[in-house]
Amino acid sequence: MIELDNVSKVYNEGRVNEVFALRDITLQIRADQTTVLKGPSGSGKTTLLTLIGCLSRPTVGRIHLEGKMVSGLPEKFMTEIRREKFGFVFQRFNLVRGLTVLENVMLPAYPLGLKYSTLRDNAERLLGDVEIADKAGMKVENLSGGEAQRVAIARALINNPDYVIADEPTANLDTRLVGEFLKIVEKLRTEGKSVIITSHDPRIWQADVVDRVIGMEDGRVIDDGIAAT
Ligand SMILES: Nc1ncnc2c1ncn2[C@@H]1O[C@H](COP(=O)(O)OP(=O)(O)OP(=O)(O)O)[C@@H](O)[C@H]1O
Repeated sequence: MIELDNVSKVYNEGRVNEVFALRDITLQIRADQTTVLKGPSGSGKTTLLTLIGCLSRPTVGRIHLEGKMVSGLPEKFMTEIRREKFGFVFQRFNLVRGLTVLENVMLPAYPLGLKYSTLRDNAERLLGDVEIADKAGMKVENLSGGEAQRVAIARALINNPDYVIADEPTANLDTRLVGEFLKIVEKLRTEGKSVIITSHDPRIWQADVVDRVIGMEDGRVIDDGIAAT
């Protein structure tokens, strides 16, 4: 469970270009649900996602992860928490050019100090799960958009995270690939993982696998469809 209590985020505080990106948000994200953040451009979805994923700190308010306050921790501990608890899929997938698919998937696990062969086996299994094992040796710059998305998902899962954070993961993908993405989300949900997605895409909000849609506007939560379960 991730709990945000009266969280606000201000960029460039006190300067002429000050932006109130989030205003007094209180919400809980359950560990076993798929949550979508939706809302117009600039409403604060990505900012909220970065706070949930311990990628940034709130200006005001507190964040607890599994009962432990994380919002005031030094960067070193935030980095450890991100590595242990979270997997990230970014909009442009942020794969490292010049490296192969397999090397990209293994990358976030190097700091954990696992044996190379164990790590490689894990990465190969995940590439199999997202049905792209045949591209393991290919340089990532040669992948199609849908393939890059699947590699990004495999990379997000390499450290077996409890929470998978995805920022606009289906932007520019066709309907078939959105369907593939939702199948992967379904599988993660079955495994008890929490998936938190920002999306402009109605195909995502309306998907059966989504338990909760949080509507945002102007830095506030304006609508919260919590699942009955
Ligand atoms: N690093 C930053 N520095 C200054 N302002 C920022 C920064 N990041 C975001 N903002 C501003 O904060 C507000 C919320 O931005 P955010 O990216 O969270 O919205 P969003 O709902 O994810 O938008 P989009 O759908 O376009 O990605 C916007 O006004 C944006 O310009």
